[in-house]
Amino acid sequence: MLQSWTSAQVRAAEEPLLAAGVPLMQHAAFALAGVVARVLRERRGRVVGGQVVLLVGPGNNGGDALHAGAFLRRRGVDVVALALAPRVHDEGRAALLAAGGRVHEVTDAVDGAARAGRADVLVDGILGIGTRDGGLTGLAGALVAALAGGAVEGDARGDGSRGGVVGLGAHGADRPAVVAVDTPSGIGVDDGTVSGPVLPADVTVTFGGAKPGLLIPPAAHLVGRLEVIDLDLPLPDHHPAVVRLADRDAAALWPVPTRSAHKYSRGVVGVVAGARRYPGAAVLATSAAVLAGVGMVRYLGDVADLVVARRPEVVTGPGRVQAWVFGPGVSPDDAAQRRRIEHAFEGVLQRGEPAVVDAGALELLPPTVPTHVVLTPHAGELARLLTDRGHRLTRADVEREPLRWTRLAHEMTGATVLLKGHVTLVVGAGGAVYAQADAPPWLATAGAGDVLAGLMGAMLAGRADDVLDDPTLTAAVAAAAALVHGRAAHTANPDGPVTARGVALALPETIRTLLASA
Ligand SMILES: NC(=O)C1=CN([C@@H]2O[C@H](COP(=O)(O)OP(=O)(O)OC[C@H]3O[C@@H](n4cnc5c(N)ncnc54)[C@H](O)[C@@H]3O)[C@@H](O)[C@H]2O)[C@@H](O)CC1
Ligand SMILES: Nc1ncnc2c1ncn2[C@@H]1O[C@H](COP(=O)(O)OP(=O)(O)O)[C@@H](O)[C@H]1O
Ligand SMILES: [K+]
Repeated sequence: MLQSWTSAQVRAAEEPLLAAGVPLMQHAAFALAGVVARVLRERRGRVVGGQVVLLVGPGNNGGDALHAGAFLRRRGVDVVALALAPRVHDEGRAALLAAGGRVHEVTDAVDGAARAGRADVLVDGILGIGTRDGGLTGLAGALVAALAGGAVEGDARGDGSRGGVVGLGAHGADRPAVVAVDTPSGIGVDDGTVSGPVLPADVTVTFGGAKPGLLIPPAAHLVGRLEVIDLDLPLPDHHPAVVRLADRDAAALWPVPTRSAHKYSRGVVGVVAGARRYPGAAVLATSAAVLAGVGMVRYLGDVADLVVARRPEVVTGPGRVQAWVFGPGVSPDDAAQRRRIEHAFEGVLQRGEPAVVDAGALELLPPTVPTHVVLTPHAGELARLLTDRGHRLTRADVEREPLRWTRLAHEMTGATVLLKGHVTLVVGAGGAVYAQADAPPWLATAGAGDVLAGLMGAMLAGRADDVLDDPTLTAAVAAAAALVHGRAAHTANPDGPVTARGVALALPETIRTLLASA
């Protein structure tokens, strides 16, 4: 499990250590230097003689970079610090100079970018947890925009071609590797927003614990490989801001049958999905539920013949269930499916059956529901859901601030909300947040969401009693389902195209491997 903490939580945790004189910056800088040395060795075969340029901002983030530069200088690395503020960390600057490094005061962004572009490794120490709203501006903003070129995200316009500077957006061995100090500078450290130019990192070395912005898009896309340096900070372990589950966490959440299990004790999942116009969604959602290993799958809808032909294990018609899947391939104007879903929602509200609400069923959601109801919108569907509730939003608005809007949807509906995408966000009871990044982009294919819904329904049916006993469990189960879904895409075809059906067929093997690894 990867946990992350907000800037305020990290500051509060470091305070007593700093007061006791623990040299946190020295520890952080030493570890940072070690990572930079490793990157140098990967790129050029050796550390000695490597060219490192430090981008140095006004605070302690720049101090980390300067001290790391001093360590590297002593290992025979050529280190130049580009000071991007009128005043940079005094001690760090003195340490670098004493070790034989150089400090260059930058006054022109294009010239600064040209110097930076010649490095083997560029160390981004402009801003860390001291970042205020608004991202990088002024000289640092212009320099980063020039360097980042085509890879700039957010509102800023980078021009990587100016003054002969090669934008880092271009791939190639000549381009410096970028190591970000604590966070890529300019990201929203606590919410993952990107409102100005940011240098995309190859490696981010973060201190004490991860920060939410490193896990949440769009900033999460700019982090590269994440290395967490443990500083023994007394962080509140039970209250991380954002969590990313690992395989062993998902395995621990999986409903593994006991020796005395029977099909009803393992759970029955009811699936209301598909229509004559969209029969495939019913097949995919029921297949995923069957292949994820539930006690029984019960299908309700107009394409039962087709579902049973493809999945003879499925039972059709009404009956008791432990959890529901509503909505894949359902249009809200389909009167029969609408009636079935509205009727089933009564069970959800009266008997407390957990439910996955996807696609067309999102429009049939009662005003408020318990947290054991999981909504699974993509960004466009979340925009529509919130627009219907008085917040005019587009898909692009949601993509710019996914955490904010997922949180709002949870607060307004009471449901656990899972926002699908390259990073899948889940917000559940007590505001708990999960950010899973387990899927290859190949998974962005029609029907993949139907498979996720079926798979999650199976998990919820298997853990229905636990979910009702512990309201915080639903979000964890939803995050684990996203993890399994992403892993199944890798199992189906590592590094290549997948089909939704292929992902469903890969579930048994994926789950077996996951459980064996725990
Ligand atoms: N958290 C920890 O345990 C440790 C933190 N350390 C480092 O200290 C950093 C935090 O240092 P600071 O608190 O000095 O903060 P930063 O170095 O992140 O930045 C603060 C400075 O940047 C300015 N600034 C903030 N937002 C700006 C913006 N949008 N545009 C222009 N200027 C802006 C502020 O006025 C202030 O001068 C961490 O990110 C980390 O790198 C390490 O040295 C040691 C351990
Ligand atoms: N860029 C991406 N990288 C990885 N996974 C993605 C990406 N985009 C979408 N996905 C995943 O693919 C699935 C698509 O679901 P959805 O949009 O509901 O499609 P459909 O309705 O056709 O089934 C979701 O699980 C989502 O998280
Ligand atoms: K930084």
